[in-house]
Amino acid sequence: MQFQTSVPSGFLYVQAADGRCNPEFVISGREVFTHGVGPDTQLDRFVPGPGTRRQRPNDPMNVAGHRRTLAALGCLSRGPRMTGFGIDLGTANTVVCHPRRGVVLEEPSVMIVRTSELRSRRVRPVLAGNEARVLMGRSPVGLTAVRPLHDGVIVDLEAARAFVAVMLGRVAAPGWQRVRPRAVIGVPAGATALERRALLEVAKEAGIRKAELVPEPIAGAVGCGLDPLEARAHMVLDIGGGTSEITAFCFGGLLSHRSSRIAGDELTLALYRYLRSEHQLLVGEQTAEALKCAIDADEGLSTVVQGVDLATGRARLLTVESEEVLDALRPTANAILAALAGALDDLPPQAADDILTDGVTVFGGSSLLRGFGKIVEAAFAFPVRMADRPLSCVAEGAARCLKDPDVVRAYEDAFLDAG
Ligand SMILES: Nc1ncnc2c1ncn2[C@@H]1O[C@H](COP(=O)(O)OP(=O)(O)OP(=O)(O)O)[C@@H](O)[C@H]1O
Repeated sequence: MQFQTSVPSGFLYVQAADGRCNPEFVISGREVFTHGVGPDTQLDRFVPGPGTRRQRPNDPMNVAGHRRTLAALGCLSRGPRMTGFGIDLGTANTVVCHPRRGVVLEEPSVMIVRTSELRSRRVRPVLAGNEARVLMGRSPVGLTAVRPLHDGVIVDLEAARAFVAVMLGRVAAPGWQRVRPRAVIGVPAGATALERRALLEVAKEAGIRKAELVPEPIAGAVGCGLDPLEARAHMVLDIGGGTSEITAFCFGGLLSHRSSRIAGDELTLALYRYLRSEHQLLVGEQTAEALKCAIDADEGLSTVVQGVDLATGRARLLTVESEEVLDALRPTANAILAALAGALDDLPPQAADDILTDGVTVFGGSSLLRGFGKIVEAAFAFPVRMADRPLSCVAEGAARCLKDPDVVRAYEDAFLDAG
C-alpha cells in the first residue's frame, strides 16, 4: 500500500499494545509505505527507526501529523486510542477491563490517607490499591486506611474521587495519548437514585468523559456469556464483599430482585466472632479472611491460625479443621440462601420454569468459598453454574456493554427505584 503524506521523511516503528515493535511505516519523501496496516491498527507509540535523523518521532506534533495523515487515508481507526473501560467499583475490590486488552487492573478498594486530610476537600492518597492493602490493620499514627465504598455504594465522595483518579491513572496511556475515557460502570441493582448520581459525579470528577451505569448482576451475566436481552429468564447470584444480589431478568427487564448486606465481609466477621467466642482467640481481619479463603472441607484440610489469647494476652497458635470453619460460616451462608429463596418465590411461574431448568449462575468473590456451590445445589436441587472468572466477570461484562449499548439502554430504567 502506498499513499501521499505531508509529514517529514523517515522510518517509523509502531509499537502495539502487546509491546511488539514493527517497522510498519516507511516514510520516504512524500510517500508512505505501509506493511500489514489495516483499518483496525491502533497507533500506540511511534519509536525512531534506523535512518530517522532530523525528525523526532515521539514529538507530539509529529505523532499528531502522522496519525492525522494515516487516519485520513483509512489506515487507522479514527476514534481515540483508548475507547473506554468497563469498571466494577466494588466494596472489596476494583476491577477495570478494557474491551480489547481484557482485565487491566484488579486491586483492593482501599487507600491510605493522612489522618489530617480525612475531612478536607481534597484528599491525596499516600497509598492506594494493592500497596495500601499491606498497611490494613497496621497503619502507623497519622495515617488512616479508608474504604470509599460500603455495601456496594459510595459513602465518601471525595475519597472515592481520589481513589478512582489513582486507579484510572494506573491504566491510562502515557502523556500524549491520554484521552478522557468513556466508561460503563457496574452498580448494585438496589442502589438508590442518590447513590447512582454520586457514582456518576465521582466518575466525572475523576476524569471520565462519559460514564454510564449498568446493574452489576446484568454486567456479570454478560461477562458469564448470558444474553440479558433474550426472551428466556435467567437468574444470577452475585456474592461480593459487602452485598449479595439475587436477580432474575429477561428481555431487557428485571423479573425479581433481592439484595442482602450479608456477603463476604459478614462471613469474615462470623469467623472472627466464632474464634473469639469458641476458642478465646483474637485474630486480625486479614487473618480471619485468609482462613475463610483457605478452607477446603472436601480435602479435610486443617489450617493453623495465629492470634492473641483472650485470657492470657499472649500469642497463641490454633489448628482448625475446614469442616469446623464451614460450620461456623453456615448460619451466615444460610442468610444468603434465604434471600435466594425469596427471589425464587417472587418469580412468575413460566420464568421459574426456565430457571429451574437452566439453573442459577453464581459469581462474585465470595462464590469462591469452597463448597458453596454444593450448599446451593443441596438446598434448591437445581443446577448451579459457577462463573469461570467470578472476580472479574462484572467488569468484563461492563466492557462488553461499551460495544453493545443496547444492554445499557434496556436496563437503564431497571434499577429498583427508577421512576
Ligand atoms: N477463595 C475465596 N473464598 C472465600 N471468599 C473469597 C475468596 N476469594 C475472595 N473471597 C471474598 O470475596 C469478597 C470480594 O469479592 P468481590 O471482589 O466480588 O467483592 P466486591 O465486588 O468488591 O463487593 P461488592 O459487590 O459487595 O461491592 C471478599 O469478601 C473476599 O473475602
